[in-house]
Amino acid sequence: MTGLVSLSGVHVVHKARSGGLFTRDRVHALTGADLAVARGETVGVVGESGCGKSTLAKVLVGVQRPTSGTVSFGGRDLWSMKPAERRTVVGGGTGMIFQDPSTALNRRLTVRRILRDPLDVHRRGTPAEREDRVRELMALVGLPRALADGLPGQLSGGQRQRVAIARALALDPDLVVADEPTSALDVSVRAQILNLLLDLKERLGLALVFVSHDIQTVRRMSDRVITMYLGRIVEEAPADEVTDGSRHPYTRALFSATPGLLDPIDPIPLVGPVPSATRPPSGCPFRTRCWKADARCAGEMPDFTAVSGPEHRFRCHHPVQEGESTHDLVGQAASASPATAMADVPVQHVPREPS
Ligand SMILES: Nc1ncnc2c1ncn2[C@@H]1O[C@H](COP(=O)(O)OP(=O)(O)OP(=O)(O)O)[C@@H](O)[C@H]1O
Repeated sequence: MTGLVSLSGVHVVHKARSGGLFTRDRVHALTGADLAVARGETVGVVGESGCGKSTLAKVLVGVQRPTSGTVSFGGRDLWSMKPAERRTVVGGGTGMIFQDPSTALNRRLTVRRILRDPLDVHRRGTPAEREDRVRELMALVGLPRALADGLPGQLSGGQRQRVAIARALALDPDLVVADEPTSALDVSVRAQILNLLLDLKERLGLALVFVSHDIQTVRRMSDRVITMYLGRIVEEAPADEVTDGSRHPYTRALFSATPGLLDPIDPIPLVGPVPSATRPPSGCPFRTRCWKADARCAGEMPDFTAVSGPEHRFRCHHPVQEGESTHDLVGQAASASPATAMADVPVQHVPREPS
């Protein structure tokens, strides 16, 4: 597999929405992200709401400019390119599928116009070739030709998402990012859309980045799973290791809390809410909810430790030990709450960004 897109030390900081016009509060949506996505692989991204999954997705497809750090496409720095070149690289090389096709598609345009639009903008082929491509795209995603003149409002939710997938594929991208592609759909059509994505990925040799709250689906769909917490990537693991072999306590806690495991277990209890992304804790961001945390965790963000080559790595001072079962961790977490573990540690926050 060859490298396609890579992030190095990427930060995305926003002005906080909640603080009013003149606020100096900043949201750390993505902090120090390093990630490489290879041609043909599926990378799943999991984490609780607000942990930066969508921000990571948007950075990967070049629609979100990082506050700092480097995004490379085929080894070239995307944000040092001239805007016209960047538009060509991003428009032609990547596609994005959003959560809700009802809002992602222009309701006034027919399916044909929606699919022709990227071909027209990027001047792909002659008008006749563009019409052929529209037909080809509809066939690729399993949409009957008769729907070409339909409006999004006349289609079912599953058909609308097929249109959105076809649009993402219009320019024959190498990378497709799907951000919660099934969460707005009826349960009955979710599996069809997931299977379609996997099938297209195989047939077209796409790299697929798949973001979802449904972490068992992410595990089944992906070659590699990225766990995010409060804007940081805290673990990357091969999908077949992530359930029982993940080493970050947070990854284990996430997977223990989802139904669908072969061997059902009690969830690892996590105390308290996710801290605010405007004032993330110092050191390891997970430490305020982690039953293993101590003063070191408050003082120092752990570097990545490799488990089995570059495919599995985590950032934790007190990782889950190899062979330790999630059952063991449930007991540990229940008997050592973070309040006990962190009793001597003053809560510090990372400094605010200058405005
Ligand atoms: N444009 C913006 N302005 C201010 N804050 C933002 C902006 N975009 C995202 N955020 C904040 O950045 C953080 C990360 O958001 P992001 O949407 O990436 O998280 P997420 O993991 O995708 O969440 P969800 O699962 O709920 O979609 C959140 O605290 C969010 O409120």
